[in-house]
Amino acid sequence: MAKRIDVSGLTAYYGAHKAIEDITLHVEPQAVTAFIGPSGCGKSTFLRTLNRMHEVTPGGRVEGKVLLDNEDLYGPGVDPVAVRRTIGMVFQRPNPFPTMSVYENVASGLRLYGGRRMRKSELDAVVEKNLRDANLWNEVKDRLHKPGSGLSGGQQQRLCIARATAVSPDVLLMDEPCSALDPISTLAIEDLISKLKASYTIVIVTHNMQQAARVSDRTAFFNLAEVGDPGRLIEVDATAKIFSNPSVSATEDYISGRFG
Ligand SMILES: Nc1ncnc2c1ncn2[C@@H]1O[C@H](COP(=O)(O)OP(=O)(O)OP(=O)(O)O)[C@@H](O)[C@H]1O
Repeated sequence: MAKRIDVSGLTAYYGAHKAIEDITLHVEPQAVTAFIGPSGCGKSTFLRTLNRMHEVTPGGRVEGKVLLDNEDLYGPGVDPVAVRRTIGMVFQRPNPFPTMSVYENVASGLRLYGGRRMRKSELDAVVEKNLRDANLWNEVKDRLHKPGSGLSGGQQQRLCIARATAVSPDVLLMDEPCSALDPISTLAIEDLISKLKASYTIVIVTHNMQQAARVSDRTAFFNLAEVGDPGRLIEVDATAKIFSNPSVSATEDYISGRFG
């Protein structure tokens, strides 16, 4: 079930280095929110604070609050592994488990986390549903038991999306999911994102302005004053507004290609 994310006063560090500062942002459910901004402004860092992946990096530390439908993800007693199951992630480079088949890749999270063992017929149905939802079923139905790493890059990325959705997350975080793909595969992923937003809350980091304009409902622009300074949220609004009439001149300069 898609859930709302409310971030308030979030600051994140790598050791002594403050990477992002004082970010307050609401992410709507059943919508796509794009994070844009120049390199190093902290888009990926911020994304990883939303599912507690940031703290996996040595020295990674967070101050502030992240609420998922009012549940404090950094509250005492919250299990970060459970958070990462609820808030799934898709990375820049497709990363199917290389030794696993297409089928096993999709089923892997269910086997790893499943409280009870699923029957084979149940597992088959979940794998098929998620491959269909990822617009991949027709391409792989005859090679389910071949290695996932044998698929094309675009197919591998859709496989990773099927793997992420198989565990029924509330949110999907995508960190430049198309940057390693050709234009046709990119469009396939964008179509998929538009379809998946009916069921999930989606956040996508992208360097591609056209992509942000095509796929997102809301856009958040991040920036940093100088190299090495922490990144900050400059503004967030409906994507149509950000791209036609942003409130802050730095946003306009960035989207019109004057810097970054
Ligand atoms: N593992 C790390 N250890 C130390 N510092 C890091 C690490 N990862 C990122 N940083 C620093 O944190 C800041 C934000 O980086 P981040 O990768 O989040 O920015 P970004 O906006 O996603 O950049 P890009 O668009 O180039 O991917 C930068 O100053 C970066 O050097």
